[in-house]
Amino acid sequence: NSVRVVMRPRTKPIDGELVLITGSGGGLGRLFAQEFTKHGAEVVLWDINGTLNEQTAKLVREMGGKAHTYTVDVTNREDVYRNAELVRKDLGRDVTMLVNNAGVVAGERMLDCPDELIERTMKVNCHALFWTVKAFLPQMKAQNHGHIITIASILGLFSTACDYCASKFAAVGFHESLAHELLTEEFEGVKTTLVCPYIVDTGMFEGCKIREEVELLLPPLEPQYCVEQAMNAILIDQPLVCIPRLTYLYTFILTRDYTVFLCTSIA
Ligand SMILES: NC(=O)C1=CN([C@@H]2O[C@H](COP(=O)(O)OP(=O)(O)OC[C@H]3O[C@@H](n4cnc5c(N)ncnc54)[C@H](OP(=O)(O)O)[C@@H]3O)[C@@H](O)[C@H]2O)C=CC1
Ligand SMILES: CC1=C(/C=C/C(C)=C/C=C/C(C)=C/C=O)C(C)(C)CCC1
Repeated sequence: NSVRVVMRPRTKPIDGELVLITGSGGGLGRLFAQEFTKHGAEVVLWDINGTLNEQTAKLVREMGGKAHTYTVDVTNREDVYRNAELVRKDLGRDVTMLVNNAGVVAGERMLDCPDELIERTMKVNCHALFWTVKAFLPQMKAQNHGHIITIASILGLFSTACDYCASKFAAVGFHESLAHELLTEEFEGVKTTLVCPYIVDTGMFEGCKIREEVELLLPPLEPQYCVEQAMNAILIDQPLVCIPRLTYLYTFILTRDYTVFLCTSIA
């Protein structure tokens, strides 16, 4: 790893890869679709909102890329398995890269948060990871070739917002167990990247109030910057990326109490 810091590893070519992105109807998912297209990959777009997903596909096609859209609720495992089969049938080939990006937040304090919203957050941000990985990992293992990318959050490493943090801690735990399993089973051709961004200006956290001093120190990230940083990590098979780099420091030195002091939670 120290060698990695001094000499940047060579990026892998991904033209010819079939990349499935969840939550591709907007925000980071849409930008990931465009970024993978720039690198020559073909994209499969899964979103619960068909109209917004078609708009993403249009943008990809305007760039000269190939996009295939499916309206999928990733929390519904039957829907996931059915559509995974459909993708394989329609395209006649296997998905080789999976970007688990779909995510939601309830944004209420613990006792004010309706039970249904808590369940939804856990289902989208955590349970869905099991369904999509169960749908696509077998093909990757069979070829000993693939890449699973989990878009978690810096809030999967330290906590501030109840439903969201719990779900992202779970996503981090899921991802790390998966990475360990692949290592111990010696599927060295199936790579994993855990992406942990700080707050990004996509609208997802519009109601979020961050303390002024924190915002001065670290303003919300530009979505394009976030996706480019994540892509850089994916292309060198980096196992974990915190965005921006400064947050590595805080992630490892902060105690939970100090974090709670600095952040006011999502309002
Ligand atoms: N924005 C931020 O500050 C940060 C975001 N992240 C993570 O990045 C990822 C992307 O976030 P961002 O782009 O900001 O969020 P957006 O809300 O902009 O995009 C999320 C997309 O996921 C879709 N989606 C939601 N539920 C489902 C579902 N059940 N099945 C399929 N698709 C679904 C949404 O559709 P619809 O709009 O119809 O609900 C939307 O198109 C999330 O996992 C988020 O937690 C991490 C760190 C910071
Ligand atoms: C506490 C704290 C920070 C603030 C973190 C916040 C407010 C993160 C919010 C992240 C979100 C909303 C992520 C969504 O997925 C810094 C500036 C990192 C460093 C100083 C300590």
